Amino acid sequence: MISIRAHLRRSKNQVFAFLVMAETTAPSAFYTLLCLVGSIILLLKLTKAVFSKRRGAAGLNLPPGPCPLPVIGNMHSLLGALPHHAMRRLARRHGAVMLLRLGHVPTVVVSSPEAAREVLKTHDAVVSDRPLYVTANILSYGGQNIAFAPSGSRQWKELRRLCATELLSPKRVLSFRPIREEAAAGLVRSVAAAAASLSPPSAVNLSEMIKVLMNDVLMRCAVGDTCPMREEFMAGLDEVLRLLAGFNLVDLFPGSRLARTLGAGSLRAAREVHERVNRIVLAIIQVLRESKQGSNDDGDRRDDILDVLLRLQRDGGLDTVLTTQVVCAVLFDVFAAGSETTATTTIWVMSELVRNPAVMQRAQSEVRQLLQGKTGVAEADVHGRLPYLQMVIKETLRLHPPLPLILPRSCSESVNILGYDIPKGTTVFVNAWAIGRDDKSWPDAEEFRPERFEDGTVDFSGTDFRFLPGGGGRRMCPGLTFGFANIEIALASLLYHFNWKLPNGANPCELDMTEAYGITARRKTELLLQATPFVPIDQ
Ligand code: HEM
Repeated sequence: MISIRAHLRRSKNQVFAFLVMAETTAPSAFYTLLCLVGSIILLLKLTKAVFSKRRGAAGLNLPPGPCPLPVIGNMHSLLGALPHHAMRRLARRHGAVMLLRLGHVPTVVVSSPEAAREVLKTHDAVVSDRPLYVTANILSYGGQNIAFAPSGSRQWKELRRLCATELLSPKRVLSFRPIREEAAAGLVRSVAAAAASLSPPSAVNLSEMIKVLMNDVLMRCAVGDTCPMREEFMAGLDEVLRLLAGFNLVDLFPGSRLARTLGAGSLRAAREVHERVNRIVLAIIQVLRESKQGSNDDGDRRDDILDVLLRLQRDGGLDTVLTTQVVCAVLFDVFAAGSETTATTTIWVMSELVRNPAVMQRAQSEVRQLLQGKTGVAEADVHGRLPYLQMVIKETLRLHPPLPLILPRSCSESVNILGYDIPKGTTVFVNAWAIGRDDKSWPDAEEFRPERFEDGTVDFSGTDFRFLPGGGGRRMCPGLTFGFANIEIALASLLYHFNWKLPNGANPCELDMTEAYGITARRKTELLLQATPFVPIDQ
């Protein structure tokens, strides 16, 4: 009896703690909710629920998983850890296809290459929608952008075709080369200036500089050099990513009016940030239209992504109507999906290199031998000619995929995965982070060893289900080539021009590698490193 009471007490505490995590934007509503949920839980016969067995309705063979609590389901099982960490811990106990209930949302988590293959290949057609939670609905223009549009819709198919043939095609990515080169040179100058201004030599905030670089590249490739309200826009995007991380009350209890009332704060925040970001995107479009009206001579100006979208809007030729709202939604996709993922990856690469001096040395020798005698880094000199650096990037993506749970999928029909019935409407997460760290696929999985990619058989194409940084199937990331190009030149420049170490003679092993909570797994702390110039900079 004592242990049941203790269990109840623990469960209640977990419920409260979960709610703290779930609702941070409406404090007064949140306290009301605490009392309400506490009472509900006490009224419900918890003991029965806690110890009840999972049963499949209508004789379904549902995947195994931890017992859900009333109201919150398994949210308490995710407490105290990042979701992808907690899900790996649970999957080790319950299996590679595991059922959770997050609030009211039935959720399946897959955590092995075999199960991922089922989701991303065998049943790709059925598991390729995104769950359009209330928050995501607001932030994705009502599911009109690429990342959230239903996979059966003509619009999504046309937008994906457009990505492949126009917006993110290899030719377009190549045309952005001068932007990347200029931005990478700017990064090198910023590091050099910051390092020179610090006396005695101290640390530069490399995280911040890399974020600025990737924002700059994405911004210029997407809309050209003129972006009104750039700072405000970037702050808005950060807020969007925070809100999209999920676990808002309204998303966890989609049918509940109570949750809607209590979660009104976060919904308001989502609407407000969406309007703010959208206003800026509209202003950018306006500036571009006016600049085009002002001159009828584009000269040899390179087309940015917005140019292409506006041309298609004007001339047609798509099997869907490209309204201004859809143009805004696509631009939003490019910024939101492109900047954070590439910055996060680059920062993790530098973190791993500093922690692994032998790898750093090999990567630097490769770049320095290739560019010997040059005063700057030109993409034409390095592209495809730095095989070890490519392995380093892959190894980093294996250990630190920026989207550790890729992006959630949703079943448009019931489906059977490795013998388990997954009902229609279930949300599906692929734990790419856990799969990349699985000892069964990767010997010494937690070790940073780029050489494991030496034989060149594992790539990003989404066909090797042990390695899924860009997801897979029809919803796979359309921007990987673009992202990789941005990452490669930034790293080549940093490694060519500087030697790197932790400040104050700290031991490389001491570098904190903790991840922050969010839709992307970025570093929790800023990466502060001491940079010593090695190759003088081309001014
Ligand atoms: C290191 C760089 C990047 C990584 C690791 C990455 C990863 C991902 C992942 C895991 C997904 C979900 C795929 C799935 O559901 O199977 C995704 C989707 C997406 N990514 Fe990326 N991404 C990167 C860079 C970019 C860039 C640079 C862009 C564009 C500028 C971009 C645009 C998109 C879009 C539009 C989607 C949604 C696709 C859809 O739902 O149809 N990504 N990305």
